[in-house]
Amino acid sequence: MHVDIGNALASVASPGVSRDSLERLDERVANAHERIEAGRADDEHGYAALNLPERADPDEIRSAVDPVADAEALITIGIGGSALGAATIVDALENEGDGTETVFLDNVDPEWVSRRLEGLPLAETAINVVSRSGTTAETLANFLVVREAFESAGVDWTERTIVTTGEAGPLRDLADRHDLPSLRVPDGVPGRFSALSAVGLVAAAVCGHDLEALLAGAQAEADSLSGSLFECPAYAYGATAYALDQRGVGTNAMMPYAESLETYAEWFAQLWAESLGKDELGQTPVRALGVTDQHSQLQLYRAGPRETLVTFVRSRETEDRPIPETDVDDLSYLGDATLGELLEAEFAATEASLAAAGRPNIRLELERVDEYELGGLLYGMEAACVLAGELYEVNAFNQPAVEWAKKATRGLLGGGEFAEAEAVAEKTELRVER
Ligand SMILES: O=P(O)(O)OC[C@H]1O[C@](O)(CO)[C@@H](O)[C@@H]1O
Repeated sequence: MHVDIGNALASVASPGVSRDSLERLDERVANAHERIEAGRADDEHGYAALNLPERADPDEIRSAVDPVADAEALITIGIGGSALGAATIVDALENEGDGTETVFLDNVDPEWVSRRLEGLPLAETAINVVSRSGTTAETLANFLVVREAFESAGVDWTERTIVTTGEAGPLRDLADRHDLPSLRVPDGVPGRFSALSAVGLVAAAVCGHDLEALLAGAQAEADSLSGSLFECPAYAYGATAYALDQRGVGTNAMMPYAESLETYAEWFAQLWAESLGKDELGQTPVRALGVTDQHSQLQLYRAGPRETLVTFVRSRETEDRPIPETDVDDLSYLGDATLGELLEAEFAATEASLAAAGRPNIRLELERVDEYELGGLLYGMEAACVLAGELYEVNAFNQPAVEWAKKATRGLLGGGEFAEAEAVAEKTELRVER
């Protein structure tokens, strides 16, 4: 992963970060790096995530996957970090895989779930259930729905299901009861940091991806971690995003210029929001996509409040496709170009447009979108997030604020006593009916 923070410097952007302030911040980065390395050495909760490239066991994962390695379709059932890492990898590498049809059930929208299950060749479909706690309502509800669909179709779901979960809990019991292939969500690794573990790699394995290359790219990024933001791409990104937030740039629009990285932006949004949104601090991630959002969100980022960092992700190499000649007036310039050249020109123009308007932006560059580069991007953003958590002085590895709604949900469904559920039900009404 290459990082260019030039368009976030005060000489270009307002608000921007001066070189002097980054040099002063670098002392805190050095201290944070020491803290991070100590946490990794002790496999401390959260910091342990940065050891995954060395801890993950591709052979163990492939062995668990073996009974369904030839599946024509794969249903992954999980939510948050238990789905987004796998979806990011599978979607990014779609063109490199073995053609397995993939379905990710990470919502309980009944119409959507029913539609996603329709037409799947269940006898040739694998089920990948992922939940660290094993108690997440959405995941268990969707698993029960999928299991019933298999049973109704006369397909033995126990022969097609892999479970990835914690040491104990309902999913662990289910795996033990039915002797299902199962893998562990690694201890000390919060879900949003677990893409480079079985949580994200089982789906990659079923789709025929090179797990070793993913982990090698991540390890290369791990090897780049150092005590200075000027020597470490991940820390340069994390420190600059933090420094911009300290100057009022409270929004971070993650805008990859590759359709294959659209899900990656969703994964980044959970990582950044759930890790840093603590103690009334944090930077709001926005999922964006180039070139598409040049025709929507760009208006706000160039002419709205000076509060958004746009993070571009581009791939230096990509397959290309010529644009046919045209006699349509004013479009003749396209006829000599390719789609790749058009995308590259649009990226360059958008990056320059924001810089010309003094709007901070950072460029992350991959050589290409393949396993190695993707592993480096995922790891790099995780390391950037851990560093930002140190600079914000927040606990980047818990998520207490998501618990209230879970308890209220259970209360509203009669699954537990939670007084606030009534408060939710008794909110002041002001309905404006058509
Ligand atoms: O893996 P689990 O325990 O099902 O949790 C799924 C997701 O829910 C959260 O715990 C938030 O509720 C995320 O941090 C996590 O990625």
